[in-house]
Amino acid sequence: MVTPWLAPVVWEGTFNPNLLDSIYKLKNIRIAATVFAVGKYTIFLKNFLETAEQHFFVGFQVHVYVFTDRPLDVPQVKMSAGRQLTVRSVPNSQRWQEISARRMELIQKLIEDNLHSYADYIFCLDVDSQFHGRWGTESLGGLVGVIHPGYYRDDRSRFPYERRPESRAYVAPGEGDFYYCGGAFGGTLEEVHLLTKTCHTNFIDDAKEGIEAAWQEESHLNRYMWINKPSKVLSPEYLWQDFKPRNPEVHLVRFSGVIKNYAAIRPNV
Ligand SMILES: CC(=O)N[C@H]1[C@@H](OP(=O)(O)OP(=O)(O)OC[C@H]2O[C@@H](n3ccc(=O)[nH]c3=O)[C@H](O)[C@@H]2O)O[C@H](CO)[C@H](O)[C@@H]1O
Ligand SMILES: [Mn+2]
Repeated sequence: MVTPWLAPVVWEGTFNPNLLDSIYKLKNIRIAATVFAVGKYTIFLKNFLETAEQHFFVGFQVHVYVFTDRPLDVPQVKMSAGRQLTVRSVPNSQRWQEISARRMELIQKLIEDNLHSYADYIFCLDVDSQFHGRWGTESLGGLVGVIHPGYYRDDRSRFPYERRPESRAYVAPGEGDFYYCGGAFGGTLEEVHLLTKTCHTNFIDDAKEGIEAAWQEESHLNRYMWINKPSKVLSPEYLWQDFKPRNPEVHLVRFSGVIKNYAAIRPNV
């Protein structure tokens, strides 16, 4: 399955994992993953990190970057050889929208701080989630988006894009390819640097004019990926939601958002 611009759409059964792994083993690739756990969201880290050990790029060099305001709450999770974790301190915030959106700026800075010495590819993931199945070399590409599980069966007119033309995240009626997740995206350092920098700048410029896009950085990411088509698109297998029963076309849930009580864990409602 491919998009109209000939990017693969990755579903179970469309690739040979062993063949792909053998190709990328020769290249000695290094993968970075970012995950933010600010305020009470540190409770999600243990399960996220433990399941990543079981399913995320097993057998490859992986460097997980945890961004948190509570470094003492980062659990000790045993990591296999070739895998490591770095904790980066970030300030807290009283608004979840700001915590979520600020990720773009902090990922941009991480890449600028010489990440090239440590990684070739990067994936940026929500912490309130867990791995259930393989997420590996089949997901690699220049710019990689994940189709949101809540909208993949819908017509684009139903996608929750930002619809106010004043916003830099605006997507006009009739435009847009997929509705992509804010909770998982990635690609090469160069592509993700450009994405995060653009989304961050547009978010700030919107804020100066008193406008916040409907789904914060997710809206900006969707605008970005409409203009700059991803070179690989991951199916909703790569970010399902635990509260949703598995649809028949989804043979394998690889990664999913856990069920959470928003009121209990977010700083604001
Ligand atoms: C599955 C998916 O695509 N989820 C997106 C969605 O809602 P979600 O409901 O999944 O958002 P969320 O509450 O998980 O927040 C996004 C992420 O921000 C971090 N965080 C948030 C609040 C907080 O107090 N502390 C903290 O660390 C944490 O890494 C979390 O995973 O919409 C958000 C934008 O509004 C983001 O685009 C999310 O990625
Ligand atoms: Mn989430």
